[in-house]
Amino acid sequence: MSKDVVKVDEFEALAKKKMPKMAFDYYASGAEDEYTLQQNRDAFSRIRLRPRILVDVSSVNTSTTVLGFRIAMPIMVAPAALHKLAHPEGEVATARAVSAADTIMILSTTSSCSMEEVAAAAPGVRFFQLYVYKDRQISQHLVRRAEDAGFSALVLTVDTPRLGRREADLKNNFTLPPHIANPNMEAFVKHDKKERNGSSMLASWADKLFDRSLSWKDVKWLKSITKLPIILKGILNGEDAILAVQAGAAGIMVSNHGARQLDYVPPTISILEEVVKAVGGQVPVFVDGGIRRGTDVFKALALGASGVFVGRPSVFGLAVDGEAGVKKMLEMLRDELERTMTLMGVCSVDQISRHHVETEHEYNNGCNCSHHMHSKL
Ligand SMILES: Cc1cc2nc3c(=O)[nH]c(=O)nc-3n(C[C@H](O)[C@H](O)[C@H](O)COP(=O)(O)O)c2cc1C
Ligand SMILES: CCCCC(=O)C(=O)O
Repeated sequence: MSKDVVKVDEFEALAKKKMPKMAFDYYASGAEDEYTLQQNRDAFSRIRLRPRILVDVSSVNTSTTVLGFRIAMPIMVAPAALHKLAHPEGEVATARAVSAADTIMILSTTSSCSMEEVAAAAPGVRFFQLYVYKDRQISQHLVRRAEDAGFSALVLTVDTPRLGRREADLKNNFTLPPHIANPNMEAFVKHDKKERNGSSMLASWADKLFDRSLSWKDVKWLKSITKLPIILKGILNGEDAILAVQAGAAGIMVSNHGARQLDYVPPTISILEEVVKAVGGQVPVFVDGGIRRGTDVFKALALGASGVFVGRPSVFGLAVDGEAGVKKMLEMLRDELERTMTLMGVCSVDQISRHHVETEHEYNNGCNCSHHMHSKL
């Protein structure tokens, strides 16, 4: 149970005790050497906070607006495949918890509950994450269903022409347990064990279905078949961020897919500012990867993010205590953000600024940039 949990990170160890090894490893692991997985966390610990004092913080408000939707906090739930590996109620339980926390959930294409079930689970704003298949009719149909089910935006994942090499899944010979469905994938692949070539079941399904030819022109194609705003998820530098804006993206998610795709890419928080500067306020920039603390959320906002997403904490919370676990995880992050804001001397999310953080470069070398007054003495 999650009653005694005091910080988000604790859910992982508890989930490990509860979950079958194959499922836990699939959730927890990253690509290859897991360098980026470690860095996603470490990079946050290298950023320091610069609190301001004697500000009246008797009233602190964590609410914000994302794509025009008012939500209770700038903390949202990233798309993750197969929530039923964590809990029998799967994405339906997650959706209820996210709804209760008054924030936004992105449902994965590779969910274990159907999007209609999730839409019916609870009120609330939800986005649909899209993997584009070679067979565009399938993708077009998924988009139509998402629209009909009331999803408010599409999140196009652009870092996955094929799955990264997750060696834990190879060792475990990852296979979907027979009682868990993956409705948007398994209907379109043949169950032929011989074709797996030693890869995990999901990697082999991705090989069969995902369209590796996906390119900028396809963002235009997607825009031509839907009126929903499109967020591009998986951008890792300023150049691609500029192209994304030019292609008509309504938002950008700086993401390395929780370090599950290409190892040795930078931790997301270290490149957020580059992307924010390139975009120049034309569209909101979001970030995910390694966010486990209210201070992490604060740092991301100070570096220009309009909001953050959490991946593993949601599925680990779900594994530990179902809907209540996800709710507790989100409450803890919100409470930590509120306390951080209070101790930092800011009363609302829009008051969080670049002045409130310093990067390793800044505190090691002194900083003569305009947003900090200190120099090295
Ligand atoms: C188990 C798992 C499954 C995931 N499935 C998807 C997916 O289906 N689509 C997608 O775009 N991202 C997927 N992601 C990546 C997340 O959306 C997100 O980018 C990442 O988990 C953020 O890092 P964090 O786990 O450190 O918070 C998945 C991540 C995990 C851990
Ligand atoms: C083919 C399923 C992909 C799910 C995913 O994106 C992940 O495991 O990171």
